[in-house]
Amino acid sequence: MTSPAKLKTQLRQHFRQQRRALSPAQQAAAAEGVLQHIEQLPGWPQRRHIAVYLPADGELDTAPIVQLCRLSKRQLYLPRIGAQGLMSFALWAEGLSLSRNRYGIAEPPLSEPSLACDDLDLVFLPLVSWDRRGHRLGMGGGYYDRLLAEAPPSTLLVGLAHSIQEHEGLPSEAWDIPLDYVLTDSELHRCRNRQN
Ligand SMILES: Nc1nc2c(c(=O)[nH]1)N(C=O)[C@@H](CNc1ccc(C(=O)N[C@@H](CCC(=O)O)C(=O)O)cc1)CN2
Ligand SMILES: Nc1ncnc2c1ncn2[C@@H]1O[C@H](COP(=O)(O)OP(=O)(O)OP(=O)(O)O)[C@@H](O)[C@H]1O
Repeated sequence: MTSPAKLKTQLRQHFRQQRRALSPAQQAAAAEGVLQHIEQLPGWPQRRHIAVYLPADGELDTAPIVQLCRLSKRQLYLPRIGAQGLMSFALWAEGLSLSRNRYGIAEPPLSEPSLACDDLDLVFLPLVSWDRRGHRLGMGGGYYDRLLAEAPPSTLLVGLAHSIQEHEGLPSEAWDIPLDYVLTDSELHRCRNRQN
């Protein structure tokens, strides 16, 4: 039998390739498309402290969401990799000069404060693949799983994805943190496995 870890590796390869194969026009349409459903998120107008990510490797582009959040004066945070595989969410003030982490992804410098998960109203998570139960396949570092293990139900966990990244029956391991919602270019899907 194939172990969950081995299956995850195979699925990662497949879906990363699918993601990268999207054309710039498809990427742009998907990034704009999510704005049609974002207001259906529960309590959206009141969610003021929001973690996003900067896209890499074909991930859904967050630029339109970032623009919308800046216009409505919300505070944005970005993942910042620390020592020993730990990650935190650091404040991303508009116009801030970013540094590059070991994966070449831009992140706030250490001078910027980080925020406890409890104080975040919403986290948009990048993902490689997702399913309707809220399982999420990430890049394999375990960064989000470790950081969000303690997230209270008030911190809404929303995976951002292209609809083509869906794969029903993703393998799940004990530490995988389920998503509350998946937001794609075609829908907002509620996963119903945590209480909000
Ligand atoms: N946009 C974005 N930012 C993010 C994440 C993410 O998934 N997406 N992360 C979510 O966790 C963290 C970074 N995690 C990552 C984990 C692995 C690789 C990666 O490219 N790995 C290479 C090989 C590793 C290496 O070069 O050492 C690979 O698999 O090809 C990238 C990011 C924090 N920031
Ligand atoms: N809460 C945790 N405590 C300790 N180790 C963990 C925890 N969560 C994940 N890990 C470790 O991280 C490794 C990668 O996990 P997994 O393949 O689920 O990552 P992922 O969800 O794809 O990555 P990411 O969350 O960074 O996007 C696993 O081998 C696991 O040992």
